[in-house]
Amino acid sequence: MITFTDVTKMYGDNVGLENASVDIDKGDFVFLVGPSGAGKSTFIKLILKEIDADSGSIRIGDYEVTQLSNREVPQLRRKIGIVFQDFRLLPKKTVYENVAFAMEILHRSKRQIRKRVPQILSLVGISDKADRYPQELSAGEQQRVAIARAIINNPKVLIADEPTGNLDPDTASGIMELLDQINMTGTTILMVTHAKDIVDRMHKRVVAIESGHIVRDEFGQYGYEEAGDQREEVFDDE
Ligand SMILES: Nc1ncnc2c1ncn2[C@@H]1O[C@H](COP(=O)(O)OP(=O)(O)OP(=O)(O)O)[C@@H](O)[C@H]1O
Repeated sequence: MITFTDVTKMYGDNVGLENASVDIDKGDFVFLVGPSGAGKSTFIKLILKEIDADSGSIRIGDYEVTQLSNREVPQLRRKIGIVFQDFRLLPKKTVYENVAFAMEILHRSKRQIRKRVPQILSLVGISDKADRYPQELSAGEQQRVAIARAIINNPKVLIADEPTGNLDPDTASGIMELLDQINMTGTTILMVTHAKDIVDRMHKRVVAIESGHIVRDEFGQYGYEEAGDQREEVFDDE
């Protein structure tokens, strides 16, 4: 579903990603971990073709991303749902409208929208909040709306970029359960995270990047001592 083969992306002299190869199958749930500046965002931006690789091949489903013309990029992005740490909901639209909007921009019929939006709101557990505005919701509820919006058009891949970064541990657990549930319906999930406790608990595949290189790819543990805090390592070196 997502295959990187010898992908290199430089920013001038800075390494973004270097000779990175990884193969994520349909239906996989993968955590992408690594210290700040390791190349995680670069990896995601390459998938979305927000930036171009200098060399190598990137396949997402049937698309060879490196060969796509600008005109074809929207087609690629339609296959990919994205969730961010800061939710990025539209503040002047209700929960229902936020989610419906993702279908409207694909010109889905009013009938399809009226049928599908309530189904998805129910799936993510916020049916009772459909008429609220984002600022009237808790952080966890806002993330559920963002997830509803990301999956409403049945993407093949869901990218979650630190989706629990703004949530307390209990709320984060609820969001992880929801992502797991979505994954079980066949959606491939790639989640960038610094949350050691979550990674260790979920026993999913972990791809670790450091300085632009994939240094580990195995099932199991987060593998860093202090999640999201590299100061420990700096002190250790001194
Ligand atoms: N636009 C840019 N220009 C120059 N260097 C860049 C640019 N974007 C990223 N880099 C560099 O590329 C490397 C990888 O950055 P990237 O943003 O992918 O890291 P990251 O793992 O997502 O970090 P974080 O966890 O802090 O978000 C870093 O050394 C970074 O400084």
